[in-house]
Amino acid sequence: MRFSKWQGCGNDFVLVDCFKENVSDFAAFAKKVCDRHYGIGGDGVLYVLPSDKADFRMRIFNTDGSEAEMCGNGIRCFARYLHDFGLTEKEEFTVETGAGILVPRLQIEAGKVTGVRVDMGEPVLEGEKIPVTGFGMNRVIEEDIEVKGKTYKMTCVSMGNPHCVIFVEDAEAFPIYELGASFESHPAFPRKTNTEFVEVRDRQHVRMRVWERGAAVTLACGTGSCATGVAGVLTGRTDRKVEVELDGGKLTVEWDEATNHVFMTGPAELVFTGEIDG
Ligand SMILES: N[C@H](CCC[C@H](N)C(=O)O)C(=O)O
Repeated sequence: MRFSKWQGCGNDFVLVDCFKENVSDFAAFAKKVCDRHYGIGGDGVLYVLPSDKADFRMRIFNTDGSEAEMCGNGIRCFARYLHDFGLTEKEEFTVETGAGILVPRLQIEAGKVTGVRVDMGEPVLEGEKIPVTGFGMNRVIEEDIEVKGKTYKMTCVSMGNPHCVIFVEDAEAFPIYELGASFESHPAFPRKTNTEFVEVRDRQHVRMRVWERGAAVTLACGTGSCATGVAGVLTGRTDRKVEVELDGGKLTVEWDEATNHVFMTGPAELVFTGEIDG
C-alpha cells in the first residue's frame, strides 16, 4: 500500500489516497502506522475520499485510533497532496469534513506553493455543542476547571473538534506532560478535549503548546491555534489576527468579524512517500 508522509509545523501525518488504496479498518490502520517504532510514525492518518457534497472528503484518525471531526494542520497537508499529486487543477477547493465543508486555498508564488490558507468556518461557542458539560448553551469563558487539585481558568471553543484553552504565565515552563492527560479525559468533556496552554506575548503574538486528544503532546495543532485565536478575542487578550508560535512552527489565525469565519494560514510539506504492507 502506497502512502505519503506530510507535516505542518511538525504535526505529522500519514496520508492514504483511498481513490487508489483500500483500507478495511481506518482506526486499526491508524494505530498501526502511527507507531514511531513499529510503523511509519505520525500524529494521525489522513484519508482522501470522494464526496457527494464537496470536491473531496477528508477523514482524520489520531494515533490512538480515535476519529476526529477536523484537523487544521492536516487539511493543509491534504490540500497540498491533492494539488501536488494531480488530483485537482484547482488552487482553491471544498473539502467535506466532520466540521462541515471547509475551503483550503493554496498560496502559490512564482509557481511554488508557499503555504495554504484555510477558511475553517465558524467557531462553536455554546457549551453543550463543544461539548462541555455544566454550562448549558452558554459560552464557556474563563470558567473554573479543577485538575489534580488545582483550579484553572478555561475558555472552550469547538472548531468541529473540542478545545479547552488555558492562558498561563509561561507556556514553556507549564507542566503539560504531567497535566495534559487529566485535561484530555476530564469528566466535563463527554468527547474528551484537546487542551492548549497559551502565553500571551502581546495583542498580536502568542506562544502555545498543546496536549491533543488522542495524540498527546504534538508540535503543533491547527484547530487548537484557531481556538486559541478565538479565546484570545473572547477574553480580551488579543486582536482578531494573531501569530501563534508553536513548538514546531508558526501559524497565522484571523477571526474575521464580518463573516465570523476563522482563517488559518501556514505551511504544509511532503516529508517522503513510501509503501507499506496493507
Ligand atoms: N487530536 C485532534 C485531531 C487533530 C487536530 C490537530 N492535529 C490539528 O492540527 O487541528 C482531535 O482529536 O480533535
